[in-house]
Amino acid sequence: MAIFSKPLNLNELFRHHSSRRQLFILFATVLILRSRLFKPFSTNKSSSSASNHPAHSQSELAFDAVHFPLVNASPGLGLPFVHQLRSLLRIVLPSLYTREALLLIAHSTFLVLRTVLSIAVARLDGRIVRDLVSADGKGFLTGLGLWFALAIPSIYTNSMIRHLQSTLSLRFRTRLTRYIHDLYLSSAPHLRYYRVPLHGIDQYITADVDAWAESVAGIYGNLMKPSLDLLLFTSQLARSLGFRGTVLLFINYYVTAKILRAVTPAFGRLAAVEARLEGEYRAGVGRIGRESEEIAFYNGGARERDILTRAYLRLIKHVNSIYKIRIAYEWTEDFVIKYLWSAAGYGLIAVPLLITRKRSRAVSVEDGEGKGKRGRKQKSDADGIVASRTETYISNRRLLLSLADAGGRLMYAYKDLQEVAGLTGRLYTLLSTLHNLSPLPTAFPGDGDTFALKEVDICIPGDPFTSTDSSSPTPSQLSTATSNLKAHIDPIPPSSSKSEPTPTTSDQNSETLSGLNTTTLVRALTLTLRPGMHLMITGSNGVGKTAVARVLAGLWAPGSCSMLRGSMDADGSLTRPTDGADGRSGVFVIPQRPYHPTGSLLSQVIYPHSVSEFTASFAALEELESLLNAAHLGYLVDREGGWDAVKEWRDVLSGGEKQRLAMARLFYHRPKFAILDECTSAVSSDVEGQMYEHAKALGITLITISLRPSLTKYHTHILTLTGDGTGSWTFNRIATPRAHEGLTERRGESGLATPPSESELTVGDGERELTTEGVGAKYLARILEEIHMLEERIEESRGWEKRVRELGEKLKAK
Ligand SMILES: Nc1ncnc2c1ncn2[C@@H]1O[C@H](COP(=O)(O)OP(=O)(O)OP(=O)(O)O)[C@@H](O)[C@H]1O
Repeated sequence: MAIFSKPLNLNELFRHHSSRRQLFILFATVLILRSRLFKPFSTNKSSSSASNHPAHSQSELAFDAVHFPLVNASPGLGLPFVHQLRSLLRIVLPSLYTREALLLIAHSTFLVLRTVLSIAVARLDGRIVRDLVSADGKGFLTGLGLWFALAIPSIYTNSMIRHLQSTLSLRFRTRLTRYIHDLYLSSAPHLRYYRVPLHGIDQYITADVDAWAESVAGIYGNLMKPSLDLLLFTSQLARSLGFRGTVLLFINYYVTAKILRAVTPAFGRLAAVEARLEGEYRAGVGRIGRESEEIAFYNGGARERDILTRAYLRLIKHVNSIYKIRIAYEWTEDFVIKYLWSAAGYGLIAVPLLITRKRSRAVSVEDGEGKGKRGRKQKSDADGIVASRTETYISNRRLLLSLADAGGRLMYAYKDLQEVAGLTGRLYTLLSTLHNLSPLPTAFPGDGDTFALKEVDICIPGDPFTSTDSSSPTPSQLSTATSNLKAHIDPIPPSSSKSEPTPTTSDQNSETLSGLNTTTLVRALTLTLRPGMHLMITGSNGVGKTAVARVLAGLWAPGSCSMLRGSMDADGSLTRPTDGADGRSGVFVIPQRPYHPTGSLLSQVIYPHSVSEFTASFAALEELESLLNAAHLGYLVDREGGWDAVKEWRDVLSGGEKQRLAMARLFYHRPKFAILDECTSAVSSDVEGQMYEHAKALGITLITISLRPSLTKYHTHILTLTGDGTGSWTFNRIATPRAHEGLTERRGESGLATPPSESELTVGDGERELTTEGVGAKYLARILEEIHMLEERIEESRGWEKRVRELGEKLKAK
């Protein structure tokens, strides 16, 4: 019965009290995890309403900018990486009182538990074999029972580690995505989504954020678990191996790390390049989806396939090369970790065993064989020694195998860490670029109802990020760009002289300052528009009409070129109308290309309002129907199956319908001023006219960009961009229909155009009077045409005079 005399119990198994404490922690953690605390995400109603509100205020974002200076976002491991990772971690792990922190603590607890359980399993393994060798049946059965008892927390721990890691990754992704959404789509004055100079931004925001969150959540476990394993397994092994063995073990670690470090490729850089190429390919596919009809009209499928295939092959070539590099690395890694470590392990276990065996043999030889009674006892002691050695061997072997596994995982973690560095570099570039875009100068509100430009230059903002590498701007480019962009808004001392030298050639119209190329399209534009002063902007193609609209709408900085030249008058400024207390927006722009958001027919008309905003505004659908009628689209609701119909509106509507829908959108918003950028070019003239009249009847002041002379009659003023390369312009009042009639009558009487009266030449609020140079180009053309016609008539009359003289002479002669 001696075999049952030493039952194996948990106290014996976990020699330290701390082990029991770990078990207690395990069960406590299980209870905590079953609570609502670690539910991945609440899917209740509040989450949908929360999505309407930014998670970060503008001031919070502005404050965060200090953590994202423009530094070299190198994809390698080093101090910059630590700084960049810390900046990103601040976003995903803002404080210790967050669910993410709790998840991390739980994750860490389970990681520790797994190591503790692994040690327990190794010890138990040794004991089971020992009991087997020493024929201890009870001990063996107890060992088996414990084996199954340990299996339960072990498998639970494993699955919890995976679950917590995925939950953590999802939470990191959500935090970072919401942060980027708030920053990228922040409202004016930054307009980051419009001005960010990064290519393939969709790749950054979607795939890169996802990959980063997954890698960072994984790297914690991948680094912490094997490190912990190494630490605990080594300490356990050190007991059996003694001092010499432990030193040898550390030498083994050192040599291995040296070898692997030498053969590890730059995985970080490779991952960053892969993400960029993936982005380029993705952008190509997206472009074809967006522009499919245009491509189909041109029958450009083959060409697009060529472009897309090239992008794909570039990506695949790179991925393939990574695979090849990996093969060589993995060979070395496998050999070192699996075989070298195991061999070293065997050696380390064998040394103490062999030494002890030699010693015990020597002792037995000395003792001799004829010592009678003690012989049996010695035999039983020898059995005990064998059993004990077996136990030590099995436990150590298991620990060593786990150690080799931990070492392997640590090496993989090093590779993962490099990939995290690559992704961190990309995301840091995105965030620092977004944070360091200088805000557009804010326009003066004035009296809230006036547009006033004073000595404003309209310039094409230079693209400081143009690079042969289409991935992302380099930090130096970003730094230059930022300082240049800052120069746009830095106050510049007022110039003593108001007069600006007028360049005579278009070359002089291009300026380069600190690498920032700008082209001035319009110089010193000065005009004032009050409600009811409907302005038409005209001029030949590419002259800068839309550029003026961009400045008026606040998309481009006004007067930037003047400021760069340092000759901006302190008063040189833009005053824009503000949103009214009645909810009317100050300015609403209808661009050349119709835009259709995803959603129902209703959301097409009310954009950018949401359906909930529409419902909250107490507006009725009948009102919307009348707006559609005014845009000659009354039939649309029935045709498309009601207001809730969701379609790909870009494809469903005709070109003219899209433009009329945009006008219905304008009628719905009823802004104080509307900038219409050739937005009715596909609409018939009669419907176009009726829509213009309706807009005016709604109290909307029109600023129309158009080349259609027929639209002139709906406006009171005309701004003509001459397009002679000097940036000159003319601004004058358009004769009223009555004046037109008078003009026609006077033309009929005299055959000459009547020059504009003094009052006709007075523009805006009368601040500036037009000189002869300021007379509209159209009027000049008319004068020239009439001069030409009269010269022809004079020439003709000379011929008639000559003929009369000839006839008179003939008459006299007879
Ligand atoms: N974002 C930009 N980057 C660089 N150049 C630009 C940019 N936007 C406009 N331009 C250039 O500025 C000039 C004026 O463009 P704009 O769109 O204002 O012309 P437009 O007068 O409206 O022409 P159109 O009648 O053809 O619409 C053009 O030469 C154009 O190439």
